[in-house]
Formats: sequence, C-alpha cells, structure tokens
Amino acid sequence: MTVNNKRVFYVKYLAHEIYVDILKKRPDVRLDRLENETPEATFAPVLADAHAYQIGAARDELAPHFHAHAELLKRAPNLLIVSSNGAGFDPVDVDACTAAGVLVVNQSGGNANSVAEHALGMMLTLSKRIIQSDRRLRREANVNRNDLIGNELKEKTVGIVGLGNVGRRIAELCRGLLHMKVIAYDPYLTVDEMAKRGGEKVELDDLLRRADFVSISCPLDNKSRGMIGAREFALMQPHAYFVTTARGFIHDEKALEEALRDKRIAGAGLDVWAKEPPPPDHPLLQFDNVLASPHTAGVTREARINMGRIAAEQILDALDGKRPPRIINPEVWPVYARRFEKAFGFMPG
Ligand SMILES: O=C(O)CC[C@@H](O)C(=O)O
Repeated sequence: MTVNNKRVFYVKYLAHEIYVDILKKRPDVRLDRLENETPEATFAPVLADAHAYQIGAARDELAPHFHAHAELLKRAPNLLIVSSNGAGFDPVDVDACTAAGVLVVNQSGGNANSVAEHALGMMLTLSKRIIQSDRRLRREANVNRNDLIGNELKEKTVGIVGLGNVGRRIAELCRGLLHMKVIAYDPYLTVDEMAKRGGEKVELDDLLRRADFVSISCPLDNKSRGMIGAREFALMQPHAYFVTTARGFIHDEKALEEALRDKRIAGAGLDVWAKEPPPPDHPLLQFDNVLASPHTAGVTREARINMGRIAAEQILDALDGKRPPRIINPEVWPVYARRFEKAFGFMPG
C-alpha cells in the first residue's frame, strides 16, 4: 500500500475524535488538521494537495474562507470529495462542486434522534410552560399556579414539515410515546411512503390550519427558503406552537415576531436562526413564550460520535473507490469517476 497518498483535511473543532481515530488507522491516508482560525494563506498548500475535505454543517460557525465555494475549488484541483459534518451542508456550494466534478456527501441520519428529541423537548417544555414556571419561581415569592396552566400533548396533532430522517423520528416519538396524531407535509413523498413513515400526507396550508404543534425539519433549499412567513403564521391556530430544528431562513423571523406580538400563535421553540448565534437583544429572545437554543438540537455525545464515524467511513469509501451512501449530487458521478481514475489509477465502482 502506498503510504500517505490519499490526502484528507478537516477543520479541527468540528470533528469528533472518532473521525480522526478511524482515519489515522489508515497508513495510506495523510490527515491534515486546520483550525477555524487558520488564515487563508496558510491553508493554501493543504488545499492544493487535498483529495478530501471535511467541513462543518452550519454556515456561520465556519470561517467564510473555509466554505466550499467556486473560489476555493479552483485552488483545490485534486479535490474529489467534500463532506459536511451534518445533515445540512450550508457552507457547500453544491452546484460549484458538481461543476468541478467534486462529490458532496452529508451525514444524514447520524444526528436524527438527537434532533428529534430536541424538537420533542421543546414541544413539551412550551406546552407545559416549564421555562416560564422556572423563571417565575426564581423571581416571584408567591407564584400563582393558575397563571401557568399548560396543555397535555396526548391526542394533540403535530404537523411535521419534512419527513426525512429527523421528521420520521419526530413522528415515531410523537405517535408512539405521546399518542399524538401525526400529519405531515413533504412534497417529495407519496401518500404511501408518508404512511410508512407514520404520517398522514397533507398540504402545507392544511397542516398549518390543523396542527397544535408545527415542527419544521426539512432542508433549507430554494423551495423551502422563506416558506413560513406572515401568511403561514396567520393560518396557524392561536393555541398552536411553532418549533423548528431545521435552518434559519425557512421561517421569516420578522413575521414570527409579529405573529407572537399579535398573539396569533401561542409560542415558538427555535433552535435555528438567520444569524447564528443570535445576539441576546434579538427581538425573538424578548418573548417569554419563546424557547431558544443555539443550534444545539444535534449537539449530543451520541450524535457527535455517529456523525464522526459515518463521516470517516464515507471519506474512506470515496478514497477506496466505493460509492459512499449519502451523496448529495449523484449526477456528478461519471465525471468524478474519471477524475478518481486519473488520481488513483482505477475506476471507482
Ligand atoms: O454541527 C452540527 O451539530 C450539525 C448541524 C445540524 O443542523 C445538521 O445539519 O445536521
């Protein structure tokens, strides 16, 4: 085996050590670690050499010069694969990668349970008014319990937007654990596929009108960007909660602020933001009925280990000439295969 002929680089703080451990076991792989603070000039030689690049999934967390855009790709002529640490791949310009013959993979499914549990936690916390109870108890001597009447989730309707890995797990938990009714909007799934994933297929407007909890778990793309705005919040019931663990920009923050101010909905659970992390004086953080987290739905030990392992396996698949299972741009394969052959002397299968 040729030593060190496959070159991988990753941005340090984003990768779990299991990722490093797996790749380090391979004598044919040279692994370069960069820090998020590494200046552009320093990583130019690494870039010029690299076959594989492990990148973060959240846009604002990664220094802009690390984003996999056309400029970066021009300076990385040997690059075969860009791999996002998450299910999302915000810092990756997929079209530019496809044009350059570079495979893009994500780690979809690796953090699905963690994200779904977070969505469920938000629904429970909001509905049972746990945060409000906690806050009031800390500042008031005689809290009136009747001000804090909550609702059970049992037999309520959850409307899930996007029934992929995360949405499906939310559906399972809501139905199985809490005996909720599940309706879902996902234009990519048929009625039967939806039923297999435990949801009744409905259109988005219908979902917004019927749901007691609206939970967003679809990817951010051109179709979902701005999908939930003033019109959509107006369709929701006044007692309904809006929860999102997907991406900022799918919902319009200004419209949500207005819906909350006008009491058109009961509250919101927000893990994702247009700008992350949101500043403490963000208007949405001023509402007592907003439960907020800084994109931590998938930040659990278990998810990090899963994601790191899957990411390392997919990088090795690609560098060993096997087709990784989670390709975002499968149409690139023929061009990729020719580039791979040129680099390693055989066609990937
Ligand atoms: O960095 C992470 O925790 C992953 C982000 C998560 O939203 C995902 O895209 O899977």
